[in-house]
Amino acid sequence: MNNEHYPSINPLYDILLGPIKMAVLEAAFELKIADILEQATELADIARVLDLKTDPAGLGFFLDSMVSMGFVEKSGTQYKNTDFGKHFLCTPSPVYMGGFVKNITAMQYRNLGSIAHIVRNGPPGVAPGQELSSEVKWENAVAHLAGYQRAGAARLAADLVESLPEYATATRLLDLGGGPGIMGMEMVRRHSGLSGVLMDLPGIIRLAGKEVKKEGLESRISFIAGDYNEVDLGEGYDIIWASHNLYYVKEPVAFFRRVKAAMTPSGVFICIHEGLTEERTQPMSVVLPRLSLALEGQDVSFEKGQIATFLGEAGFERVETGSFSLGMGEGELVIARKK
Ligand SMILES: C[S@@+](CC[C@H](N)C(=O)[O-])C[C@H]1O[C@@H](n2cnc3c(N)ncnc32)[C@H](O)[C@@H]1O
Repeated sequence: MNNEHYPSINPLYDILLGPIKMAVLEAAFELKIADILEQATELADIARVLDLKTDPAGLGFFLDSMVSMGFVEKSGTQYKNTDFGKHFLCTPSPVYMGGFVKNITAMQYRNLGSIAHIVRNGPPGVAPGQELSSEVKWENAVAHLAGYQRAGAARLAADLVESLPEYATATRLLDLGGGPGIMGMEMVRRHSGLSGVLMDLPGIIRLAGKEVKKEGLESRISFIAGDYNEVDLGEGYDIIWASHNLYYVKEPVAFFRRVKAAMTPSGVFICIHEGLTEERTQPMSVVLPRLSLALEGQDVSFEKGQIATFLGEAGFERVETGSFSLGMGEGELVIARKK
């Protein structure tokens, strides 16, 4: 053995774990294991519900893997859902994540088997309806986005907005490009004097109406349907919220001038996007999930400071930035005031 000191091999072990975790999660969704564990907890009974064609040895190994990932608890031959499993893996749960994971993986994994080929030969092209700017793409994602927002992002977003000094006296809020609108609705629900406007593409607004009904907030939420590059954004907003959605703005400075004009003089614009650093190589939690899209020519990520610069150029006098995550990768928080 030579005396060379090598760097730690630990990153390799982490990398090797990724696909195994994903395969266990996908099998859990496919077998609806969490649903079964709500009716049966003994290994033999779980095997019976699954109508296995073999002995339950493989089922045991699989359940043990779910235990190792924190989805299931084990005691002897008994298995039961953890809190995580019960909420996110059971199909009747309002925050069931099966559809969301499928939707996200379809986007984030689709070119991973052909990275070398794409690097050599160029982008493969984007299938119709898969363009990030397409209405159909977002229509298909609304239900899954609702799950993601309900599962925690809406609470985090509302906590943040609630901490603004303007919140207590605000009467009108715009959830700009809000998708199903659960975030804006949570902000409105917490403040009896606040009414909300949900703005998004027409197809998304059609579907979001159902979410507003589900939340029982029809009387306090109104809608603007259209492309934010063209549609009248309305006026008199004390708070405008925008998260992970300003990628399709065509002329940013002109757009933020329109946003500014839609606000009251003491209004506040607050947004969260990724904010890449170090020559677009960090944070890894943003760069890697977006690789597949970037390889097919859909590299839409903002760099840190980019949105703040546009806001300054659009005439916002006070622009502050910080870090904030809504749960899916690190984010840059930007808060802009007219004066
Ligand atoms: C990634 S989702 C973000 C939704 C929500 N703000 C969130 O953080 O969960 C992007 C949203 O931007 C909307 N969007 C895309 N292009 C748009 C446009 N030109 N005008 C208005 N909304 C648009 C999509 O319909 C979708 O709801």
